Amino acid sequence: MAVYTDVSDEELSDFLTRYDIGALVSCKGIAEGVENSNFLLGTEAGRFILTLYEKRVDEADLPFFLGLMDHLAGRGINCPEPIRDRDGRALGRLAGRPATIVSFLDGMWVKRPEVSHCGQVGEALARLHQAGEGFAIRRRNGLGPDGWPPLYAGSADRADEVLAGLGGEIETELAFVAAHWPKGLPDGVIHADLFPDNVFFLKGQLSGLIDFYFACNDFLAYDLAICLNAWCFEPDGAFNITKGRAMLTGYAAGRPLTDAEIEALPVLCRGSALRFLLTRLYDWLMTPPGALVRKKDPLEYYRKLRFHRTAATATAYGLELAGTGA
Ligand SMILES: Nc1ncnc2c1ncn2[C@@H]1O[C@H](COP(=O)(O)OP(=O)(O)OP(=O)(O)O)[C@@H](O)[C@H]1O
Ligand SMILES: N[C@@H](CCO)C(=O)O
Repeated sequence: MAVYTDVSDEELSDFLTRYDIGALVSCKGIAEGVENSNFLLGTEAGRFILTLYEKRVDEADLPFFLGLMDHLAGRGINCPEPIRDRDGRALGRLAGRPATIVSFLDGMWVKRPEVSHCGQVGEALARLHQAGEGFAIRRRNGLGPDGWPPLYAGSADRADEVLAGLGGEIETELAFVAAHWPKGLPDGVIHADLFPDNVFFLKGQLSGLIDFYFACNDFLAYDLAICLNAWCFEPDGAFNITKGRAMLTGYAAGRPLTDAEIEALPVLCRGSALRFLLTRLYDWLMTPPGALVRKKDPLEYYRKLRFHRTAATATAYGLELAGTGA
């Protein structure tokens, strides 16, 4: 459960006096999420989300994340909007942690995404990429290819505890992506974690995007690869090409993919599967027993990685390549 920091009613009521959102009516810790402490606030003005940033979020990155949500909301993306206090500040301090209040979004995330959800996520991702243009602050992707070897170093000597031979497989994969990672693809602001639990739907229609705390500047098609991984595999581990096609078609309708992006899709998918394998592996091995965090299965991403190794071209993901008749 993701409430790491307790906040007393007194502290919270006092904090709220700095904002124009009325007095506190209710406050409930939100169990979902793993990175930060989140609370659903009820005030005289309605519902809001209070986030206390825990230590995995670098405070220096907060102006990027909060500024980005402002920028995207101003360009029609339905994402949380930081609420400013009377002095115009979106970032405050509560219970010893950096804290923000953002607008509440209606909707629910889907546990079993269907083809139509995948298509809508593709469309929304293209809109997000376009809306991100012109955002002035930059943030490098610390969880990009340069970050993977040091991340792996933190769990290398224990990887085989999770699966015999896993360490060797990861090393082979790190060498592969280092040698084949594309250069010069269109880049911009990416969400970098647009998993089903970060996308809300209302009556089957995509209604909002949340959790911008991995957002950064990177290849736009890498974000699409992250979504193919997160949305288009079945619980039995099989890639669902119909979902992949829906997502890619939805995306390309908003922002056509370049030939170089299409060619790079298999390696981008491989790299993004490796990224989530590595962060999950680290958390799996390093989270102390009894911690409140629910650990995610690293091997789910190892299995996805193995699928991507068999993908020779983007047709494996459902993209119809011009001139191939595929
Ligand atoms: N603006 C919002 N409107 C409505 N609900 C929200 C909003 N922001 C967060 N939530 C709720 O809080 C939960 C956790 O939020 P979030 O995903 O941002 O947390 P996190 O700790 O960064 O988690 P993780 O990185 O693991 O996804 C969400 O699943 C959702 O239920
Ligand atoms: N989406 C990530 C968790 C971090 O938000 C995962 O599934 O590994």
